[in-house]
Amino acid sequence: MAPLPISSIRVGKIDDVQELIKSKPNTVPERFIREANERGVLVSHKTHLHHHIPVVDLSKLSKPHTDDDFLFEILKLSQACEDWGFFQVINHGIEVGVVEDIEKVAKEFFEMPLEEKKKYPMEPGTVQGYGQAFIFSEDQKLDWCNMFALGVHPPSIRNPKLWPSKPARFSENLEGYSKEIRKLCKRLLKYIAISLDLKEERFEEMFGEAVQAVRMNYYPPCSRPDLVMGLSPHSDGSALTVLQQSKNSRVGLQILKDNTWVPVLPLPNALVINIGDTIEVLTNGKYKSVEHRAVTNRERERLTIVTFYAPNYEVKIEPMGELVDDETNPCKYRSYNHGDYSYHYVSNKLQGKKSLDFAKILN
Ligand SMILES: COC(=O)C(/C=C/C1=C(C)CCCC1(C)C)=C/O[C@H]1C=C(C)C(=O)O1
Ligand SMILES: O=C(O)CCC(=O)C(=O)O
Ligand SMILES: [Fe+2]
Repeated sequence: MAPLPISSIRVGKIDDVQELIKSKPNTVPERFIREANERGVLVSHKTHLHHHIPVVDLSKLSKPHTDDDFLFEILKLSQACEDWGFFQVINHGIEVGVVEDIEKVAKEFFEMPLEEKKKYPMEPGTVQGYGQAFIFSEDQKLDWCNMFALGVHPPSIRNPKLWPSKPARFSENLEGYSKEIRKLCKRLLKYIAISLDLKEERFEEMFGEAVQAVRMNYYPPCSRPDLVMGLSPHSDGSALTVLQQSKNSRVGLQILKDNTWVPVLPLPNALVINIGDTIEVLTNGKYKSVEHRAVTNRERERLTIVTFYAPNYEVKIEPMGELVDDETNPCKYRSYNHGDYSYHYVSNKLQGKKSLDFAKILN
């Protein structure tokens, strides 16, 4: 993935939201205030009791493939992928300590003084480091969020200068966490392949040395959550995304289902998984990436740790032959190189599912 020509990008002044609320807790600067039709209201999950994203129990998927529990859970997984594009996994086997340790250092990172965090700046037009990503002009609205993002794997996508020396155990904890999340993604891709009647190793064989990146999103409380957006609506460009919501987190993530923003209720010890654009293309639209956004609240900060898992940049992406039928299910996406899609994705602002127009065959 070639770097963007950053010198020509003018982003104007980007206020750091944590600093803003320290100095003026009741003020929301104009650049954060959304047009009326773009505002994110906090919908109580109580009004959505009938409408929760599915929960998949991974301990059932460890059973023999002939076991009823296994077959039932695979069916649940395939329905989750087809109808929702989002699900939570429980009993995923990642030790609580690993999850707690990454949360601890992420929290400590965001709590450091701004001068310390500024040692790892996200330069305009780039997606790694501390700051706000996907800002390309001076008049673009800003999200009520501070981000810290790092490429993790393969080593060639890392920028070692952006890996912080403080908090002391940051890098160690991130390495440990990323190894576990990588194993989880490989496992999930196997189950997803099975759910599609494909050979278990189909995705992994195709992906090569998969790309893995992490983004930590910190949403401070906001005095007017009704006017701002925590994170703009988007779909993820990855194959799979794994999202960890901090302990005791309020609802903040919302997904667009049947034209309604549905909140994702944080479950203890669960991880939220979503289908990214790449799986949508590979499955010829059977499993779709789903638009989602984050909203803020007045009382409490929210921290999420998000892993993007995707094929190697060299890999050619196109709908898999097994899922295309010229007569009944014609090919809906063109072929392209994943590196080119990554470049396209990171050079445009987050705007719903617009990024995928890159691949769609328009009739
Ligand atoms: C909202 O999405 C992202 O922030 C994002 C960025 C990922 C990346 C990094 C933080 C550093 C290394 C490069 C990479 C683009 C992977 C989403 O990642 C998705 C988007 C694409 C495309 C992808 O492969 O993962
Ligand atoms: O923080 C959240 O709830 C959503 C994060 C997200 O969608 C992302 O980082 O891509
Ligand atoms: Fe996302």
